[in-house]
Amino acid sequence: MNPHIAFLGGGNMANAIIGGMIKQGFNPSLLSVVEHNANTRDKLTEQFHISCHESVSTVQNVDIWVLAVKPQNMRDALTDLTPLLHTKQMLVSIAAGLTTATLSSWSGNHSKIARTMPNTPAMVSQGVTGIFAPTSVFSTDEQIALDNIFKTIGSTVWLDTESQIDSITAISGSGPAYVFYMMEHLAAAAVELGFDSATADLLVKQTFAGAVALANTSEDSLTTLREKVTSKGGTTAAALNAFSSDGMDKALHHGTQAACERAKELAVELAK
Ligand SMILES: NC(=O)C1=CN([C@@H]2O[C@H](COP(=O)(O)OP(=O)(O)OC[C@H]3O[C@@H](n4cnc5c(N)ncnc54)[C@H](OP(=O)(O)O)[C@@H]3O)[C@@H](O)[C@H]2O)C=CC1
Ligand SMILES: O=C(O)[C@@H]1CCC=N1
Repeated sequence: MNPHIAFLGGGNMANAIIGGMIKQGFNPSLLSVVEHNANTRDKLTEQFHISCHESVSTVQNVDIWVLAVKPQNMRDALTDLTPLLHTKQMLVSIAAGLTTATLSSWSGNHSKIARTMPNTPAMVSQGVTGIFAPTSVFSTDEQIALDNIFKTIGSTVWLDTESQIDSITAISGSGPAYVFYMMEHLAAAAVELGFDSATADLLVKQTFAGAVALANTSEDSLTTLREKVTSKGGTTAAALNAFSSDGMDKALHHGTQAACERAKELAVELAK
């Protein structure tokens, strides 16, 4: 039997997951959202025909609560939910930083808590979700149920340790923003080279889409694919040398480390 899944928080990421699940044929009558912003509730109802609630108290028979509020709002959100929780219900957090220990202490020592880290391409069924739901807490059937949910929105990667959630947050959770950042700058560079902005957007989007499609279908490594574009003494080599001397490679490493550190900082700051 399919589980009834309720989202606590109906913002950007919940919207992306719900959109992806429904696109893949998940029954909307088994999805609910608790969202305190009336406009957001109206939009979700109109867009997905799911049941939206102002308060947790009006949602019945939930099997899985997806905790989808900002880390900074989680404690308050769980204060409302905790009196209604029963031990068999799964709490599945998508929040950056917050540890299972903190989530448990904010939910009356609830133990069935999984951590996940999805990303916004979930909306187009191209997401990737890191999942930490250890066998010490979750049965095989429960792990399969979780995997099935996140598989509706893309690929899943199961993690052995909770700290790997911080690492995956820094790569694929935040990653779409890094890609859009690079795309924005490449489009701006195209405009500087004389293209109108519509053409610049087309060139950039199709270059990223084409490169990803090639990487996904080719036997070649990412390095070989890059080398195949880079003619000796040619234009690509000129660009890559400039990127390297401007420290773009180092910047990518520093950026992901900063994201991972921020996840760890959030965990400490918010647990106080
Ligand atoms: N955005 C992303 O790409 C990703 C986000 N995440 C995680 O997902 C979580 C949500 O992020 P995101 O969707 O971007 O955030 P949003 O702010 O877009 O969504 C959170 C929503 O929850 C509402 N809300 C806050 N408190 C409550 C409450 N007590 N009860 C009901 N609703 C409440 C907020 O309303 P209001 O705005 O009025 O406060 C808002 O609409 C975060 O923990 C984040 O770390 C994980 C992976 C990727
Ligand atoms: O920026 C954030 O904190 C969240 C987590 C990953 C993506 N967005």
